[in-house]
Amino acid sequence: MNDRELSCSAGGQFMDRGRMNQNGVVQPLLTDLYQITMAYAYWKSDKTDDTAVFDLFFRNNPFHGEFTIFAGLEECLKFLDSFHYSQSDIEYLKQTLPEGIEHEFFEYLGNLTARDVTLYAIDEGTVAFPRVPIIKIEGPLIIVQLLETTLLTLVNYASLMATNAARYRMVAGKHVKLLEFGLRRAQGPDGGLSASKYSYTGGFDGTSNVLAGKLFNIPVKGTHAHAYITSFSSIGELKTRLLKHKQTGIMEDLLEHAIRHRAMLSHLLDVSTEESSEGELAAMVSYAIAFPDGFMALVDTYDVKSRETEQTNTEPKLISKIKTENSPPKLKPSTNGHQNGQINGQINGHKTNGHQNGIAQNGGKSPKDTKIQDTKTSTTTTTTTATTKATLKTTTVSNGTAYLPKYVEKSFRSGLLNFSAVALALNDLGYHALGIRIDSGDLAYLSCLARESFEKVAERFKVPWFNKLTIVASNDINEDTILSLNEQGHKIDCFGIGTHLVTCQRQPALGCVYKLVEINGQPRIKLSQDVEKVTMPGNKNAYRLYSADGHALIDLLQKVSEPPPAVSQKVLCRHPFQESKRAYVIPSHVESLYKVYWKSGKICQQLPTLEQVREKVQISLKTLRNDHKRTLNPTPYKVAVSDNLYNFIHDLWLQNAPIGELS
Ligand SMILES: Nc1ncnc2c1ncn2[C@@H]1O[C@H](COP(=O)(O)OP(=O)(O)OP(=O)(O)O)[C@@H](O)[C@H]1O
Ligand SMILES: O=P(O)(O)OC[C@H]1O[C@H](OP(=O)(O)OP(=O)(O)O)[C@H](O)[C@@H]1O
Ligand SMILES: O=C(O)c1cccnc1
Ligand SMILES: [Mg+2]
Repeated sequence: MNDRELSCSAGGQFMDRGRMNQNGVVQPLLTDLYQITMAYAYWKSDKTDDTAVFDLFFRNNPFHGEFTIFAGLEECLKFLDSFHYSQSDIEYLKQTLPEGIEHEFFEYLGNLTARDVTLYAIDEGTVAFPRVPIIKIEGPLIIVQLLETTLLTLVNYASLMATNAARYRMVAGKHVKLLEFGLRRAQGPDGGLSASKYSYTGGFDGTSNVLAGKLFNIPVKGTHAHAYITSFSSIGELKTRLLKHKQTGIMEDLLEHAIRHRAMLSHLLDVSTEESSEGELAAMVSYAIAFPDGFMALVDTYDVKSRETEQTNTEPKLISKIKTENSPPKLKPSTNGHQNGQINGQINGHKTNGHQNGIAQNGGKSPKDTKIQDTKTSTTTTTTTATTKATLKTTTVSNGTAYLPKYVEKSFRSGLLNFSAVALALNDLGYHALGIRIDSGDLAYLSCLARESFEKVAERFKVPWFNKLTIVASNDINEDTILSLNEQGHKIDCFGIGTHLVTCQRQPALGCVYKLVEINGQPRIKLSQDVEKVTMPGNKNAYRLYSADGHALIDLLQKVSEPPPAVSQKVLCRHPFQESKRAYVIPSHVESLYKVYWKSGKICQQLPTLEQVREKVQISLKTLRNDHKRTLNPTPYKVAVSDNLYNFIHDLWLQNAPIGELS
């Protein structure tokens, strides 16, 4: 696919660098109150000169996976760069903090900056693992404490989102386009913007979020909504039918071309012109006139249905269902999953080609949907649990091809007929359509049906480019849906994904924490009954050891005082808490994971562009063995400590663990 792949796309040439510098909501007061009350108590107890080291890390990988993509670093650095309480912040704190706070504390706060802080981090876009700090931050205790919540909020969702997106990319494969469509469903405006940005980092190709496009220079893409189709009910509503021929410049009647082609296509696509909607045709013609070089149409608006599924022997009685933007809330999907008992939201005022519009499907009855063996036709009807939201009924014939009840096929053919007619009309005038979007029904089956139809049209009308039309699918898609579609076989070129992606429905938070590990050169350990929650004390360095085939073998934490592991030299790697779990590793390559990103009030590394971080994600993922990346029961990646650090942790643990008394 090229730049024309979706109807509307724009570059980021309008990016406002000034405003890009810092998301306005990210400021020192974007924190928990307790950070500021602690700061006062530290200040009161004369801890202003104490120096601390904090580790920012997560304990578990999200989405039942065994890897996480680290994202959000650039925003953390921008936050440090601008860290300063304004006069109005100080005024607000004076009113808000408990009475009796000494005036000098506010003066102290008013002069604070992050100049004396040093921040080490692994590169943004790198795969990261539990317990290995992704950020290590040293500096005056009060300041590094004050940074906690904001740094966590900048890293947690960003990394979760980038990881989620990277997982979608992995299951979709590298040739399928992935578009983020989630703004409307995101956790508020800032959640929506972050989702667009970090889903791009994780491997999506673009977003429908226009502001994200402008701010982050992300490709903006989109099709159109059902409202556009349903806003037309007859061809009489077309204000103009004329379009300039691309080469000759002569105005021609696009509708006339479309109607002529529709009559010819009707037989080829096995759908009568009476079965397709005139309003839909009018809408498509008008859209094509608006975007002759970017015609991409939604083809599932009108569901033309038989009264029952094709298992009934009665002649199909056609009932069309109009999908509207403001339909009443769906009834909870029945196990059958297909519109049973749904009453359409727009019953009145829409007449198309003699269809009866908006009548309840199946009279509200739910066909039996457990496994049915039809001995006569040797078909098996199964219920596929497609997503958390819904189940979908498909029928499998003996040759293994899935097909849907006739009504769905008919409905879809109506959209396909109108689309193909308009696309051929455009072709007459020198333009190439882009493709279709399917937003309901069995996406595997319907995409195959669409591709097959396009191939027929390509051959019959000698338009080879019809074979290459883009098929976009949307509708509550998640990682499992894509896996399932892959198993079934489909012809989808592009997924538009919203809700599941941006809300990270499968795991809504990453759980990064920020723990004090050293103060004034003294290690600190936080003990817990839960061994998972015991912190790794002291100032540490992290290394990634690689095998000869280039795969990452293990991450190793050491005390900063230890020499780094060396290539081809045996290093003892120990499980941090289980004494018997240890292994010698002879690395072929050693990567020191931390770089100093912020020191003496300055960002110390050339920051990569979003594009470069996006590339880094894919490069970093390639270093992981496939068994760590697979969706089902992935192998945990090993995180170890050096022998020295192991002994240090366990000595400190014993020193700090109270000795009980039995009586
Ligand atoms: N072939 C398939 N395999 C697995 N899941 C699928 C397949 N096709 C679609 N799905 C998923 O099944 C669900 C179908 O949703 P739903 O029951 O709401 O049907 P629908 O077609 O959207 O109905 P409606 O038109 O009434 O909204 C969606 O989550 C979709 O992503
Ligand atoms: O399904 P998602 O992954 O969240 O992707 C975004 C959805 O947003 C639009 O739906 P719309 O807001 O029109 O609602 P509807 O399709 O549920 O009716 C679009 O048609 C997609 O289906
Ligand atoms: O452009 C689209 O097709 C789109 C955008 C947002 C949500 N759903 C679809
Ligand atoms: Mg939808």
